[in-house]
Amino acid sequence: MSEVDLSGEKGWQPFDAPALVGSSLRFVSGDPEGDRFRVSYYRKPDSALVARIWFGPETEGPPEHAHGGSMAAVLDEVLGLAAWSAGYAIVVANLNINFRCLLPIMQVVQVDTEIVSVDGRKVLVRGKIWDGQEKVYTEADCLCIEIQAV
Ligand SMILES: CCCCCCCCCCCCCC(=O)SCCNC(=O)CCNC(=O)[C@H](O)C(C)(C)COP(=O)(O)OP(=O)(O)OC[C@H]1O[C@@H](n2cnc3c(N)ncnc32)[C@H](O)[C@@H]1OP(=O)(O)O
Repeated sequence: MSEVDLSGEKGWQPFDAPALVGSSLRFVSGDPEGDRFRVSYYRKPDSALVARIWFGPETEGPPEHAHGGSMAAVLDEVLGLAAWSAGYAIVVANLNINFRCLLPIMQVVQVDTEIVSVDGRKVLVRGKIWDGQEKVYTEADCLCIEIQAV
């Protein structure tokens, strides 16, 4: 497979997810040379977690486009990780996704995240998969619940 450029923008700091949550987090981001997903995580200057993600050939659903479940898996990991990176030890309780446009595979896209609210143990994270310019493929609200960290 040709080289995939997952580099971030100026001012983004690389973010080491396994250093925070451990090496169990492999389903989406665990195979950096693989044909499914390739992922790099960063923090923006405002500390929001952001990901650059390549959807490889093994994420295909509709011909030449990403399977909805592949986008759901990405959002589950990235939005859950956004809560962890903000200091909340959580699991995802509810993930509400709107698929807006078919996402072509074999290209790098961006996942932006935002902590919208914190209410007791409930942390609401919002995110989107988009091209980083204007085209939004998928949007999601992710309700995370704080647990005892294991
Ligand atoms: C284990 C972690 C290891 C670390 C791994 C690092 C990974 C990092 C990356 C992460 C990426 C990977 C991420 C993953 O893939 S995590 C894996 C996918 N997620 C799961 O498998 C979670 C399974 N569910 C549970 O374990 C329990 O149901 C939890 C813990 C979530 C809540 O059960 P618990 O008995 O503890 O709490 P509670 O029931 O009293 O609820 C508490 C409050 O929350 C509200 N509520 C609950 N559910 C919902 C709902 N669906 N919609 C709306 N509201 C909901 C509820 O009304 C209440 O509100 P209030 O009445 O107080 O107002």
